Amino acid sequence: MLKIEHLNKSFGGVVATSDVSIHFKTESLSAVIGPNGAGKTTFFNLISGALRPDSGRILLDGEDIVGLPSSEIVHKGIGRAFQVAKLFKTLTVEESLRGALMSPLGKSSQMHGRFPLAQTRDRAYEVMEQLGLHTKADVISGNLSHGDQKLLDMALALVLKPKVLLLDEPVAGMGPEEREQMIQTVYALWKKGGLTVVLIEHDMEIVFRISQHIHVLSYGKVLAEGNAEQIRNNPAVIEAYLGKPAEVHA
Ligand SMILES: Nc1ncnc2c1ncn2[C@@H]1O[C@H](COP(=O)(O)OP(=O)(O)OP(=O)(O)O)[C@@H](O)[C@H]1O
Repeated sequence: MLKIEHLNKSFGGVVATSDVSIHFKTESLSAVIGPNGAGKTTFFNLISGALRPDSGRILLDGEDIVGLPSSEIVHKGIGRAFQVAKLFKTLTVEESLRGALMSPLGKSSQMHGRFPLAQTRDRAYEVMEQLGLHTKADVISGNLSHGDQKLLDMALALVLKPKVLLLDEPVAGMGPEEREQMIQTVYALWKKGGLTVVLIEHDMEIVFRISQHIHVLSYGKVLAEGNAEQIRNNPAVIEAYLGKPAEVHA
């Protein structure tokens, strides 16, 4: 499905991604973890086409997507939600979603009103219902709570029916209740099938609870890979990131 091969990216003298090879299997739920500055966000920027790698391949269903503009990568089926939600703050939730649908569909020539196509409305409502945003369809995005803004950011990626969903710190800045709700939402989305989910997350309780596969980055390299049990007990990961076992559960 999504196969990363020998990916490299440097910023001047800073090596942010160093020979990273990771295979995300179809319909898997994986986490990418690691200390601050380990290269996690750069990794997502490379996959989504926001940055171009210095070398390496990014294969989506066998096709190398390196060098494609990010809009085309979205078309190919890679959706992304951001650490800080990127929203059209003056549009309502429904308008935002229909706007996102209009641009890749290239239907602007058929526009009579703002977002007139019935199909965009149906799809927008489908996703709003999936994420529990349907009661807020008419709320201006900038007025949503922090948690709902993060949900809308995810909805903007989902509305285009991606094959792969990249989530950069989905619970960042949330209180305990919002966090739990978000994680249940992500898990339910994935459980429904049809979606390969990759998340960057610092909250280890969440990572260990929901991820099938965990990839640990450190100084731009893959330090370790495995399931929760393997990662929790990996001496190199404990040393570089988790701290002593007792601290993991603190
Ligand atoms: N556009 C850029 N220009 C220069 N250096 C950059 C750029 N983006 C990232 N870096 C550097 O690359 C390294 C990896 O950064 P990155 O943001 O990918 O790490 P991260 O694991 O996502 O960190 P965090 O957990 O703090 O979000 C860091 O040393 C960072 O300073």
